[in-house]
Amino acid sequence: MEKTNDTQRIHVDSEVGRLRRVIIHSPDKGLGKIIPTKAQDWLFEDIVHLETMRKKEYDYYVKTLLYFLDPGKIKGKLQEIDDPKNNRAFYKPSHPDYFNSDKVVDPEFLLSQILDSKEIKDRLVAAVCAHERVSYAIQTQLHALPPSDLAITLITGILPDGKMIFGPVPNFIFTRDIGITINKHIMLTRPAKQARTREGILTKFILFNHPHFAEYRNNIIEITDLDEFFLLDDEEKPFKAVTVEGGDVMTVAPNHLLIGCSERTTIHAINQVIHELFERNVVDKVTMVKIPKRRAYMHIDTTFTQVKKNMWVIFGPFSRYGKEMDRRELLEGLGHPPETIKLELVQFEKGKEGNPRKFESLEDLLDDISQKDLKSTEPTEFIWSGGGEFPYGQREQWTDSCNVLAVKEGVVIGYDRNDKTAEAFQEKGFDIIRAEDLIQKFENDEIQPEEVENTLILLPSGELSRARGGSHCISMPILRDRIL
Ligand SMILES: NC(=[NH2+])NCCC[C@H](N)C(=O)O
Repeated sequence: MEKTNDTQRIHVDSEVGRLRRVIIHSPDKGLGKIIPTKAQDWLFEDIVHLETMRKKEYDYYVKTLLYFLDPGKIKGKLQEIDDPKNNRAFYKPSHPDYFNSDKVVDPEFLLSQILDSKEIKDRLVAAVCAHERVSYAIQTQLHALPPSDLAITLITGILPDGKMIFGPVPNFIFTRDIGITINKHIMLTRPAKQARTREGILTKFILFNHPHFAEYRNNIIEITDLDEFFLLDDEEKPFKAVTVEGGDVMTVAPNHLLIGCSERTTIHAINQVIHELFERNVVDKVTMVKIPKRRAYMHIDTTFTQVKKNMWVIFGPFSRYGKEMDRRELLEGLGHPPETIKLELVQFEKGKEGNPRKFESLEDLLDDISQKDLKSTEPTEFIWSGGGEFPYGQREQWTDSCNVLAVKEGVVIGYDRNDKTAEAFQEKGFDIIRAEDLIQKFENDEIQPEEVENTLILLPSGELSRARGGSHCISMPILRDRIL
């Protein structure tokens, strides 16, 4: 496998190549301000306990990623980092003791850096204030804030004195959804939900202005509304909307992109993405995976993700296997509507757009990717959410069993509450280890990150899963080693 060199900043051509750089956002204090009546509007299932979410859950994610991507920042310092007297300074982008890695990167930190420029500050404050419809007096107050305070306020909606001036963007922790790296391009997404639109503004400013992305500016792809969309009446608008969120987009192979058509990503967006990617020669194959528009599924990455070139974790009812289970139950014969969900899987190839290829089942598509695109030498295998057993498949899909992040081929991070799915990993020969234990082993030199293989790393998830996104959703990979 070709390694990427240190000067390379952006390149992702698979879901499983060794992860080198990633954008993540630690739960900010905005999450601690959600009140029950707003939880659903802000796309959370419940209010969360911020301190638990950070200290007992998310911080383990950060430490795991640092150990794999930038060990110099963490090794030998574990005790000090987590000493209560340091009050989590290591994890706070605005603190002088912040880990400040260019491999594990927080948009809050990038934001504070670009806000050093007066011109960018003027423009971004104006954009956010217009979007949030705040008064001129507040706009002036924001201008007077130093960059790191301003970055926090633009994300959380909270001024340094504690006053809330607009709502938080609690879903900013799901950095997967803000943009997608496709080879050496980044596609900015276009959130479907009002609660996530400010994330889009902040991300756009970061990507177009931060030096980290300077060489790639011409490679940033923006998806826009249809021409004269604003002239449509309100009834027509929903049918012509252009929205796409990153959880629906997967760079599965150097030549091939998957895109979900879902609650969040529309047909018109997919049409635009295909044209744009083919015109710019970014990939030569795009496959649409159309799933039911339901909160439970939201994006395709809530129903399947990749573990190895030849291995995927998937939600049974979306598969042919699910259909076989239905048949065994004789439900169809008894007149019960099949529980299996029929997906539409349509593949477009550059130059042959008029003649798309259809796949019968999700397994067929994923097998084709594993064998043909990724040239796996082993047969394709599937790990079923909840072991494919009713009702665990459904229960664990809801808490992100199908949503794992590969730090390298065969080493994935998942949530600890999905017991039956973990058993299914074990049956496929995986080691299961709690993130906390693995980090301690790294710290004690009992094992090195490079030696970890075929492992499911379990992240504590009681609070995180209330936000309905897993370790795949809380990551935006920008650099992976090449897969072929
Ligand atoms: N890539 C993902 N599946 N992201 C999950 C996002 C969850 C978030 N609460 C939302 O509803 O928007």
